[in-house]
Amino acid sequence: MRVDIISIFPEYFAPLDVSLVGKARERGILEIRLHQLRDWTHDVHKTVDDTPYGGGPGMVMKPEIWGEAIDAVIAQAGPAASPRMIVPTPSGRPFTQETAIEYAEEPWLLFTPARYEGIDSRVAAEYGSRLRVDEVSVGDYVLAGGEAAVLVIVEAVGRLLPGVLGNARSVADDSFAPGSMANLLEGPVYTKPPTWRGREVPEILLSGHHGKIARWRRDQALRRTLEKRPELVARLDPAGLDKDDRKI
Ligand SMILES: COc1cc(COC(=O)c2cn[nH]c2)cc(-c2cccnc2)c1
Repeated sequence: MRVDIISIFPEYFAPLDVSLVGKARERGILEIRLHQLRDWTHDVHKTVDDTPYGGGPGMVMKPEIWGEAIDAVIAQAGPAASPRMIVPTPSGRPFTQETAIEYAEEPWLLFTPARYEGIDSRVAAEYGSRLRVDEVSVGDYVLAGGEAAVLVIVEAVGRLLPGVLGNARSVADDSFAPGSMANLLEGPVYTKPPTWRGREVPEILLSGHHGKIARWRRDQALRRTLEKRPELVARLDPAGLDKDDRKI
């Protein structure tokens, strides 16, 4: 997978050199190219923003700069003809595990994180006619820029790429992966020592009864989901079947 990120703060993406994503890059599973948006400005101050038409607070990012930057990146087309363009924004559709799975299938992603009050809306319109342009939200709050959202999305997608997670960990076990634990929150997890500061590990987990352990884990996941995210339980199929129609 190829990932291009255009930003006025490319240094924000240093964390993508470490851990899982960093190793995936070293192994050639993921290729990430960073671009400084200001490289496409033509004034001495390298201006990327201006006051909003219609008045109002803050500044808006200028369309010309983004247009030249995106054109330049798209022109570097490799095996994939064109990228899927992703714009993190509070007004986007929610980014979920389903979105991450969808993006993990893409050969080329182009991220355009905005600063200020956002990017002139003509940019999404201009590229929406040529590329798939997704405006996605990573949460119902306002960030100072989309860079942190890009880090979240790249990590959520990167860990799904084949070969990134070790064999010990399959994404099929994820909270939100399709299957019997689909749409449930993670239950409690434990490891050695069996007693820590007088606190024991639930006996069932030491029993070796895998069927009982699986039922206990699902019960704990249901309890935690009911307590913290009841709306997710409402989405479970009342017939008790998960979405692949396998008996839970
Ligand atoms: C592209 O337009 C943007 C992008 C961002 C940065 O992304 C997020 O905040 C975000 C992404 N998922 N969840 C939050 C911020 C604004 C913005 C809006 C109003 C006032 N101030 C800033 C507009």
